[in-house]
Amino acid sequence: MNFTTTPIAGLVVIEPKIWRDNRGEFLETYNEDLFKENGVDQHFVQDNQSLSQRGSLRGLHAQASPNAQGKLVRVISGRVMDVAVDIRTNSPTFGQTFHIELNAADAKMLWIPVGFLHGFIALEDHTIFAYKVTAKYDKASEIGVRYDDPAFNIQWPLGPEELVLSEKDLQLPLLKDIENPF
Ligand SMILES: Cc1cn([C@H]2C[C@H](O)[C@@H](COP(=O)(O)OP(=O)(O)O[C@H]3O[C@H](C)C(=O)[C@H](O)[C@H]3O)O2)c(=O)[nH]c1=O
Repeated sequence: MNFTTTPIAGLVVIEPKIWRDNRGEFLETYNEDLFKENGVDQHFVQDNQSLSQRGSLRGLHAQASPNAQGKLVRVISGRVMDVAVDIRTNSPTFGQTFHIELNAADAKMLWIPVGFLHGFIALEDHTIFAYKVTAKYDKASEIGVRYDDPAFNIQWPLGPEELVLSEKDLQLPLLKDIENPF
Protein backbone atom coordinates (compact mmCIF):
# COMPACT_ATOMS: atom_id res chain seq x y z
CA MET A 1 0.00 0.00 0.00
CA ASN A 2 1.67 3.26 -1.15
CA PHE A 3 0.82 6.67 0.28
CA THR A 4 1.64 9.73 -1.82
CA THR A 5 1.17 13.31 -0.71
CA THR A 6 -0.18 15.90 -3.13
CA PRO A 7 0.57 19.60 -3.73
CA ILE A 8 -2.34 20.35 -1.38
CA ALA A 9 -1.42 19.60 2.25
CA GLY A 10 -3.53 16.87 3.79
CA LEU A 11 -4.72 15.24 0.55
CA VAL A 12 -3.14 11.78 0.20
CA VAL A 13 -3.33 9.32 -2.69
CA ILE A 14 -3.30 5.70 -1.55
CA GLU A 15 -2.47 2.83 -3.91
CA PRO A 16 -3.34 -0.57 -2.44
CA LYS A 17 -1.29 -3.63 -3.39
CA ILE A 18 -3.39 -5.87 -5.60
CA TRP A 19 -2.71 -9.60 -5.20
CA ARG A 20 -3.64 -11.39 -8.41
CA ASP A 21 -3.87 -15.14 -8.97
CA ASN A 22 -5.74 -17.64 -11.12
CA ARG A 23 -8.99 -16.90 -9.19
CA GLY A 24 -8.87 -13.12 -9.48
CA GLU A 25 -7.68 -10.42 -7.09
CA PHE A 26 -7.37 -9.52 -3.39
CA LEU A 27 -6.56 -6.16 -1.86
CA GLU A 28 -6.74 -4.45 1.49
CA THR A 29 -8.78 -1.26 1.17
CA TYR A 30 -8.12 -0.01 4.71
CA ASN A 31 -5.49 -0.89 7.33
CA GLU A 32 -5.53 1.18 10.51
CA ASP A 33 -1.84 0.68 11.36
CA LEU A 34 -0.59 1.45 7.83
CA PHE A 35 -2.79 4.52 7.61
CA LYS A 36 -1.59 5.75 11.04
CA GLU A 37 2.04 5.18 10.05
CA ASN A 38 1.43 7.31 6.95
CA GLY A 39 -0.22 10.21 8.69
CA VAL A 40 -3.88 9.29 8.23
CA ASP A 41 -4.83 8.64 11.86
CA GLN A 42 -8.61 8.73 11.72
CA HIS A 43 -11.66 7.05 13.20
CA PHE A 44 -14.26 6.19 10.57
CA VAL A 45 -17.86 5.97 11.72
CA GLN A 46 -19.81 5.41 8.52
CA ASP A 47 -19.41 3.75 5.12
CA ASN A 48 -21.24 5.12 2.09
CA GLN A 49 -21.83 3.81 -1.43
CA SER A 50 -23.41 5.32 -4.53
CA LEU A 51 -24.18 3.97 -8.01
CA SER A 52 -23.96 6.38 -10.92
CA GLN A 53 -24.49 6.32 -14.64
CA ARG A 54 -21.97 7.95 -17.00
CA GLY A 55 -22.21 11.71 -16.65
CA SER A 56 -23.64 11.73 -13.11
CA LEU A 57 -21.95 14.56 -11.24
CA ARG A 58 -22.30 14.56 -7.44
CA GLY A 59 -21.02 17.63 -5.61
CA LEU A 60 -19.49 19.85 -4.54
CA HIS A 61 -20.41 18.88 -1.00
CA ALA A 62 -19.15 18.99 2.59
CA GLN A 63 -20.56 18.94 6.10
CA ALA A 64 -19.88 21.74 8.61
CA SER A 65 -18.73 21.21 12.17
CA PRO A 66 -19.51 19.50 14.48
CA ASN A 67 -20.23 16.94 11.76
CA ALA A 68 -17.44 17.89 9.36
CA GLN A 69 -16.24 14.81 7.53
CA GLY A 70 -12.92 13.45 6.44
CA LYS A 71 -13.49 11.05 3.51
CA LEU A 72 -11.57 8.03 2.24
CA VAL A 73 -12.94 7.57 -1.27
CA ARG A 74 -12.54 4.84 -3.89
CA VAL A 75 -14.26 3.25 -6.88
CA ILE A 76 -15.44 -0.36 -6.75
CA SER A 77 -16.75 -0.50 -10.32
CA GLY A 78 -16.22 1.89 -13.25
CA ARG A 79 -14.29 5.17 -13.29
CA VAL A 80 -14.68 8.69 -11.94
CA MET A 81 -12.87 11.99 -12.01
CA ASP A 82 -12.73 12.87 -8.34
CA VAL A 83 -12.30 16.49 -7.24
CA ALA A 84 -11.38 18.00 -3.88
CA VAL A 85 -11.37 21.78 -3.35
CA ASP A 86 -9.40 23.28 -0.47
CA ILE A 87 -11.68 25.77 1.32
CA ARG A 88 -9.71 25.89 4.58
CA THR A 89 -9.75 29.65 5.15
CA ASN A 90 -6.15 29.85 6.43
CA SER A 91 -4.72 27.36 3.93
CA PRO A 92 -1.95 28.59 1.57
CA THR A 93 -3.74 26.52 -1.10
CA PHE A 94 -7.19 28.01 -0.36
CA GLY A 95 -9.39 27.70 -3.44
CA GLN A 96 -7.05 25.25 -5.17
CA THR A 97 -8.48 22.05 -6.61
CA PHE A 98 -7.03 18.57 -6.90
CA HIS A 99 -8.45 16.05 -9.33
CA ILE A 100 -7.61 12.41 -9.89
CA GLU A 101 -9.08 9.50 -11.81
CA LEU A 102 -10.26 6.77 -9.45
CA ASN A 103 -11.17 3.44 -11.00
CA ALA A 104 -11.80 -0.20 -10.14
CA ALA A 105 -8.78 -1.39 -12.12
CA ASP A 106 -6.00 0.16 -10.04
CA ALA A 107 -8.18 0.66 -6.93
CA LYS A 108 -6.48 3.96 -6.07
CA MET A 109 -8.03 5.85 -3.13
CA LEU A 110 -7.96 9.47 -2.01
CA TRP A 111 -7.94 10.66 1.61
CA ILE A 112 -9.73 14.01 1.87
CA PRO A 113 -9.46 15.68 5.30
CA VAL A 114 -11.98 18.06 6.83
CA GLY A 115 -12.01 21.44 5.09
CA PHE A 116 -12.55 20.36 1.48
CA LEU A 117 -15.48 20.43 -0.88
CA HIS A 118 -15.77 17.07 -2.62
CA GLY A 119 -17.40 15.87 -5.80
CA PHE A 120 -16.96 13.48 -8.68
CA ILE A 121 -18.24 12.75 -12.17
CA ALA A 122 -18.85 9.16 -13.27
CA LEU A 123 -17.07 8.39 -16.55
CA GLU A 124 -18.78 5.03 -17.12
CA ASP A 125 -22.24 3.55 -16.53
CA HIS A 126 -22.59 1.38 -13.41
CA THR A 127 -19.92 3.27 -11.51
CA ILE A 128 -19.95 2.30 -7.84
CA PHE A 129 -18.32 4.85 -5.51
CA ALA A 130 -17.55 3.77 -1.96
CA TYR A 131 -16.20 5.83 0.91
CA LYS A 132 -15.58 5.93 4.65
CA VAL A 133 -16.34 9.10 6.59
CA THR A 134 -15.17 10.36 9.98
CA ALA A 135 -18.49 11.88 11.07
CA LYS A 136 -22.09 10.78 10.75
CA TYR A 137 -24.43 12.11 8.10
CA ASP A 138 -26.27 15.18 9.32
CA LYS A 139 -28.53 16.82 6.76
CA ALA A 140 -28.59 20.08 8.71
CA SER A 141 -24.77 20.26 8.53
CA GLU A 142 -24.58 19.87 4.75
CA ILE A 143 -23.09 22.66 2.66
CA GLY A 144 -22.70 22.70 -1.10
CA VAL A 145 -21.20 24.80 -3.87
CA ARG A 146 -21.95 24.70 -7.59
CA TYR A 147 -19.82 22.25 -9.56
CA ASP A 148 -19.06 25.01 -12.08
CA ASP A 149 -18.18 27.78 -9.62
CA PRO A 150 -15.91 30.07 -11.71
CA ALA A 151 -13.71 30.53 -8.65
CA PHE A 152 -12.45 26.96 -9.14
CA ASN A 153 -12.58 26.60 -12.96
CA ILE A 154 -12.84 22.80 -12.67
CA GLN A 155 -12.40 21.23 -16.10
CA TRP A 156 -15.00 18.45 -15.95
CA PRO A 157 -14.14 15.90 -18.69
CA LEU A 158 -17.63 15.48 -20.15
CA GLY A 159 -19.65 18.04 -22.09
CA PRO A 160 -22.57 19.93 -20.50
CA GLU A 161 -25.02 17.88 -22.55
CA GLU A 162 -23.75 14.69 -20.87
CA LEU A 163 -24.00 15.93 -17.27
CA VAL A 164 -26.61 14.44 -14.93
CA LEU A 165 -27.11 16.38 -11.68
CA SER A 166 -29.68 16.33 -8.89
CA GLU A 167 -32.10 19.24 -8.60
CA LYS A 168 -30.40 19.99 -5.29
CA ASP A 169 -26.93 20.26 -6.87
CA LEU A 170 -28.20 22.34 -9.78
CA GLN A 171 -29.42 24.95 -7.31
CA LEU A 172 -26.27 25.14 -5.16
CA PRO A 173 -24.72 28.58 -4.57
CA LEU A 174 -21.25 29.88 -5.38
CA LEU A 175 -18.63 29.75 -2.63
CA LYS A 176 -18.58 33.55 -2.43
CA ASP A 177 -22.28 33.51 -1.58
CA ILE A 178 -22.10 31.20 1.44
CA GLU A 179 -20.56 31.43 4.91
CA ASN A 180 -17.49 29.21 4.72
CA PRO A 181 -17.51 26.95 7.80
CA PHE A 182 -13.78 26.07 7.56
C1 LIG B 1 -24.66 11.71 1.95
C2 LIG B 1 -25.80 10.92 2.54
C3 LIG B 1 -27.05 10.91 1.96
N1 LIG B 1 -28.06 10.17 2.52
C4 LIG B 1 -29.38 10.17 1.87
C5 LIG B 1 -30.05 11.52 1.85
C6 LIG B 1 -30.48 11.74 0.44
O1 LIG B 1 -31.89 11.76 0.32
C7 LIG B 1 -29.94 10.58 -0.38
C8 LIG B 1 -29.06 11.05 -1.50
O2 LIG B 1 -28.12 11.94 -0.92
P1 LIG B 1 -27.28 12.93 -1.82
O3 LIG B 1 -28.12 13.37 -3.00
O4 LIG B 1 -26.74 13.99 -0.90
O5 LIG B 1 -26.13 11.98 -2.35
P2 LIG B 1 -24.77 12.48 -3.05
O6 LIG B 1 -25.09 13.58 -4.00
O7 LIG B 1 -24.08 11.28 -3.55
O8 LIG B 1 -23.98 13.11 -1.84
C9 LIG B 1 -22.61 12.85 -1.63
O9 LIG B 1 -21.93 13.49 -2.66
C10 LIG B 1 -20.57 13.81 -2.51
C11 LIG B 1 -19.77 13.01 -3.51
C12 LIG B 1 -20.00 13.71 -1.16
O10 LIG B 1 -18.80 13.80 -1.00
C13 LIG B 1 -20.87 13.55 0.00
O11 LIG B 1 -20.43 12.43 0.74
C14 LIG B 1 -22.30 13.41 -0.25
O12 LIG B 1 -22.86 14.70 -0.14
O13 LIG B 1 -29.17 9.77 0.52
C15 LIG B 1 -27.90 9.43 3.67
O14 LIG B 1 -28.82 8.77 4.15
N2 LIG B 1 -26.66 9.43 4.27
C16 LIG B 1 -25.61 10.14 3.75
O15 LIG B 1 -24.49 10.09 4.33
